[in-house]
Formats: sequence, C-alpha cells, structure tokens
Amino acid sequence: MSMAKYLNRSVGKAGKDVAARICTLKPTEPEHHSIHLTAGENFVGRSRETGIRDSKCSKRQIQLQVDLKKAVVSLKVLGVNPCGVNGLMLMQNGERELKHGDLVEIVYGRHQFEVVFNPPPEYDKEKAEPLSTTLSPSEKSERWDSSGNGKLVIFTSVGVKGSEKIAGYDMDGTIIKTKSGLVFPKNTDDWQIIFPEVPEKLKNLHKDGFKICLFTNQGGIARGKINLDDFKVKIKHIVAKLGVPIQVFIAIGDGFYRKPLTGMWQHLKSEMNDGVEIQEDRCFFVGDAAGRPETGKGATKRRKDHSLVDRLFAANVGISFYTPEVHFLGKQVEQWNKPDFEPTSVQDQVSLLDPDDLTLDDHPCEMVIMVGLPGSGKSHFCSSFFQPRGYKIVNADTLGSTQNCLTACKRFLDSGQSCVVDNTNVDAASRKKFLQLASEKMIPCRCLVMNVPVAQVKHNIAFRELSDSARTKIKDMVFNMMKKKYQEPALDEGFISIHKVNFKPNFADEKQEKLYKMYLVEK
Ligand SMILES: Nc1ncnc2c1ncn2[C@@H]1O[C@H](COP(=O)(O)OP(=O)(O)OP(=O)(O)O)[C@@H](O)[C@H]1O
Repeated sequence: MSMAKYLNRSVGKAGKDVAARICTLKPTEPEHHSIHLTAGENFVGRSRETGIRDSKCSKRQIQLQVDLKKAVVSLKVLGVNPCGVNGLMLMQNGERELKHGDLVEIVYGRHQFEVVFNPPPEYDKEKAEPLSTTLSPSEKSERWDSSGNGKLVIFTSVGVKGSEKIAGYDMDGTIIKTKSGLVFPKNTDDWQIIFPEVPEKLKNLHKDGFKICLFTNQGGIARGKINLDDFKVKIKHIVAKLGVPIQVFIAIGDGFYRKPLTGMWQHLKSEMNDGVEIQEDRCFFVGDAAGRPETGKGATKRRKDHSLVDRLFAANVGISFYTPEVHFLGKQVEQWNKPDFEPTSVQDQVSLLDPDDLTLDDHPCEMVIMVGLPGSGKSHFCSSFFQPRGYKIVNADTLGSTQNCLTACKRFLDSGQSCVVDNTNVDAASRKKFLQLASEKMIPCRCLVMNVPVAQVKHNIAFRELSDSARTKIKDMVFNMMKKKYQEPALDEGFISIHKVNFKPNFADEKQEKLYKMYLVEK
C-alpha cells in the first residue's frame, strides 16, 4: 500500500481548505521513512510505512491535526508511552503545537522526525511582528538547528560566518539583565541590554574578524518553566537589538551541553563553524558566573556570584576568561573564590588505605561494612578491591532493601563466605543491624570508611551521571539528609578495625579520565 493511501485511510475528516503547501515528517535516522501528512487528522505509529517496528510504539502512537494554511500541527499523544517534542517529554493525552523545524520523537528518546512545511512559513512571523521593522530584510536566511535529541538548540542569525577567533559570551547577567530587577526574568520580555557599551563592543569585535557566539544554560526549558518557542522569540529580539551577526547556543537541560561541560563548544567546533578550524588561543569567553564574593556597601553593593560556571566553562574549553565588568567597562580584575574541588589535583601516589596495614588473610570468613556518602566511591572500591579477592558484595540498590541485604549476608556467612555491605551505612543505627548479625554468627566485622571530601563526592556524582546515563539522579535533599545523619564509625560499635579508603584514581579508559579531570559542578 502506498504511503499516501495508508495515511488517507487514517484520515478522519480531511481539512477542507488545503493550500499548495505540504507537510512532511522527515526522519533524522536512516531506518525510518518520510511521513507525508495530509490536511486534517493523521495517526502515526508503528507500521511498515513509517519504518517503526518498536513494540514501545503503539500503532496509533500520536495524532496529528495539520493546518496547512497556518503551517501548524496539533499533536496529541495517544500511546501509553510518552513522546518527545524538541527534547521534552510529553505524556499520554498531552498536547502540543508543532511548527516548521520542530523535532518530534514518536516515542520519547526514539524515532526522531523533523516537521517540515514546504514552502516553509515565515518563521515566528506573528510573534516577531513588533520587531519586523528592526530586522533586516534577509531575515529569512536565519537558521534554527538542534542536536543531541533537542538538548542543544542553536540560532544562527543572518551574516554569521565561521572564524578561527571566537568571542564567546554567557547571556543572562553578561549581555542582558532583567528590566524588573529580579534575579530571574518574570517573562520573556523582561530583559534589557546590560550596559550601553555592549553593542559597540560586539560590533568592533565582529569588524576585527571575531565570530560572536552566546552560550547559555537554560535548564528551565527542560523543566517546563520556560516555553522554548517564546524563548526563541526572545533570542531573536536580543540578537536584533545587538545589531551584529550572532550564533546562540542554548543548552536546554542537564548533561554534556550544559556549562561548565564543553558540549556546546565541541558542537560549534565540529558542526557550526563552516569548516574553519578554531584557534583556542585566539578565543575568549565572558561571563558573570565567576565566583566573585559580595563587594561594596549600600548603593554600590554587589551580590556574590551565584556560581563559577562561566569561569569553569572557559577553563574546561581552555580559553581566556573575563567578567563583563572587565571586558565591557574596562574595570580592574576582581578577586574570586576557587572552586570547592580541583579535579586535576587527584593523585595516583596516595596509598589506598589508611593505615596501610590491612591483612585480609587473618580470618577465613569475615564481614566488612563500608561507610560513605552516596557517590563517595564505595561500589567502585568494592568491585576493584574486594570482588577479585572473592568477597561477596551486598548492596541495597541491587537487592532492593536493607532486609534483603541482611538475608543475603546471613546466607553468605552461613556458607563460610566473606561479604561486604556496600551501602552508605552513614549512621551507627544502620551499621548496628549488620554488626549484630556478625556477632550472632561469631564472625569478625571490619569497617572501611570512604575518605573523600564532600566537594569531591559531588564531583563523583556529576561524573557518574555523565558517564552512566542509566544511573538515576541523586536528589540534593537525599544527599543533604545523608550528610546530616553521618556519624563517624567507632571501634566500640563492635568493629575489629577501621580503615580509611583514600581516593586513588582508577579509570576505565583515557576518555573517562579526561572527563573526570574537567570541572563538572558549578561551584
Ligand atoms: N578511585 C576512583 N577512580 C575513578 N573513578 C572513581 C573512583 N572512585 C569512584 N569513582 C567514580 O565516582 C562515581 C561514584 O562512585 P560509586 O558509584 O562507586 O559511589 P558509591 O559510594 O558506591 O555511591 P552510592 O552510594 O550512590 O552507590 C562513579 O562514577 C565511579 O566510577
């Protein structure tokens, strides 16, 4: 059956007024086929015609109501599994309006298609109306791109050309500030250029051959607090106001694109610079998140910077960094506080255990209780240290509960096998249950405590989230609760010995080591 026939069958009532324009869902992966949508109602899902064979995708996964005249598609999720729109999840019965260039994942994270109208509409015409007089007539050649399942969105204005020299800027607090005086803008119109000097400075850099790029973290888009379409309109207005060709990189969620990670820069280098090789030593980055403490008093008082994320981004990329005050206003370089953890400072030379006198041959069967905050490296240590020595590792994340861990330990000890309790065990009460079991079985019990500063633990958690996407995120609240509950283990709890475990770097490969040695957290 031809695609057209298939879709026509799916059509309930076709639109009456079908213009010459056509609408297609264009696949971004080769295994799928283009889907031509007709005016009115269409159903898209698992079928031979779409090339989607995935059982997570129902046959009528989404409903699409196409308005060819207005060049919009109303999407409704019918399937039980969510779909994705520009990287954001949309649950069953959720509805969203799609425009030319939007990306739809028929099932969230899979089967991505781009909405293409031909001829294309004049993008954002209605919303951008107030600015139409200030935008150049060649506005139509502006571009929106996206990458990483929509986690990175890029705007390229008219006249942007690749260059080996990049003048990079953060946006909020660097190029613009709120009109309202609030820290976060109250709506997408709540902005103004931060200093009158900004447009002139950018124009001069452009004349000097720099490509002007903005790199902005907009996690609020992924969290649904900011509407991406409205934000796109805001970006166009800002670029128009600055009056110079600009490329804007927008990281809409967590992960490798979000500063201080270098994903936005990597994408600029590999995809968005017209093949021109970037010379990092000729580039710079300007941002207000620079780790500066509070300064001044009264009217001259300035709040402390909310983070160091911009300074750390520049350091990760390997380019010079300036604050907006230094760059635009020529002020003196300000004092700033170093990040809480310096990832390049990790040393191979440290001894793994302190004291370094642990002998495991003394007892044929023993219990070991690990103690450490989430992310302190207990599992990493257990699998590299205890597993090869034949110890059985017991972990509540895999077994589901403390009770299941106790049952497993009992089984191992009864069969004469040493075991390690790889749970956080941060307080004496949680350790007591296992110590009691060891005592009942007359088995000696040791304690190994992770000796990793909290700032490094946070770094480890960020590293784990980036290198293992299957790991669920640890909520700040859970982490802080553990920190509060923490009680240093003591021998009189019933341990035969307590040893500290130092962080001795041990990476799967060079790529992992390179990632670990970047700044991964914002403070
Ligand atoms: N010595 C090390 N060398 C290299 N990477 C390490 C080391 N120790 C820990 N890591 C990394 O740090 C991250 C956190 O470690 P791990 O998962 O072992 O912590 P955990 O204490 O078991 O956490 P949780 O209690 O949440 O399970 C992991 O990505 C791990 O690979």
